[in-house]
Amino acid sequence: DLMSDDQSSLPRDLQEKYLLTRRIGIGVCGEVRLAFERSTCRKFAVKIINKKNFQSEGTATRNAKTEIEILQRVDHPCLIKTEDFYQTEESFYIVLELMEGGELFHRVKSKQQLNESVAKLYFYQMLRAVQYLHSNGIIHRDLKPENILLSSQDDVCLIKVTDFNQSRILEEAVLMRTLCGTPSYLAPEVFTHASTTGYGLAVDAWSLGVLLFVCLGGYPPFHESFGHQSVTDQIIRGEFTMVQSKWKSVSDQAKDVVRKLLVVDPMKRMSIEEALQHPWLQDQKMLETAHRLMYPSAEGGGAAAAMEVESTSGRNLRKRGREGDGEEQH
Ligand SMILES: c1ccc2c(c1)[nH]c1[nH]cn[n+]12
Repeated sequence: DLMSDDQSSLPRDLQEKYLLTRRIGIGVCGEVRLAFERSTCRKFAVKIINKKNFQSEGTATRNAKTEIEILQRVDHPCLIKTEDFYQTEESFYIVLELMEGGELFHRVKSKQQLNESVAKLYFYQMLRAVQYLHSNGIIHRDLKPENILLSSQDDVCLIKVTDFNQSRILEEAVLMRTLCGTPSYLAPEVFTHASTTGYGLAVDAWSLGVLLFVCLGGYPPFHESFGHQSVTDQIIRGEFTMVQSKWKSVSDQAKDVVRKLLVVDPMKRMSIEEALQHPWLQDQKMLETAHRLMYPSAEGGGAAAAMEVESTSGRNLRKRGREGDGEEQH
């Protein structure tokens, strides 16, 4: 269980390959420990997901399985890579690359608020990570400071998004099949936004707005300590306050990005693509730094090579049956 330190409950093959040491992170679904690969002494993070922590056996296994299959499929510089995977009766063990800078949550907390250029560098990388997930038909759905990890203690560092267990692979195939059948029994919302992928993707844009607000302001936009309304009511009404003491030093363009993401109507909310085109992010110095961090192997030529990589990796849109890839539509 979580508190015991005995290594005996670990899978033998995990034990043989890695030495697990101190706990470096704790989450709702388990803990993260620092591990050393015995053969190379390379450091890793081992995430231990306790199966019985979940209310019903079903969701536990399904969630963790979804997380693991997603972790193994995605490949982007700003997404956590999975090195290895083991399981026992009671737990899953996911070996992940170690992020020495820990969680964004603790960085913002210790600095009160991030300076704008650092917040912009991190936010740009989060946008690219989420753009990549969306182009692969994945909605994260649980973006929060605890799920954004930093590669080093320096302000200028790579960030990576983690915790996919809330992700839902867009069941487009299911929707397609539904629409092929007789429509007469289908409810109206099946045809409106509520069930199409467009609506779903917008939830991540909202969360990125909350993340940016926290990085720039040093406090959350919606919180039970603000006024008489419940957090849910504040969110449903999209009511937040940028207190002067914290926001006077933040540029109008940065505030504009936050305001356009924290829009209640998902159809009116700024999309990830639009956010990437926002004036606040057309900052050559930040873009060069970000691309140097994301694509260190790109030779000195830098810009051209990085742009080249960006155009391919960022938009590896999934083959969609709709455009007819010769598939029989029956
Ligand atoms: C602190 C908490 C969690 C962490 C971490 C440092 N490094 C890393 N890599 C994957 N998860 N994770």
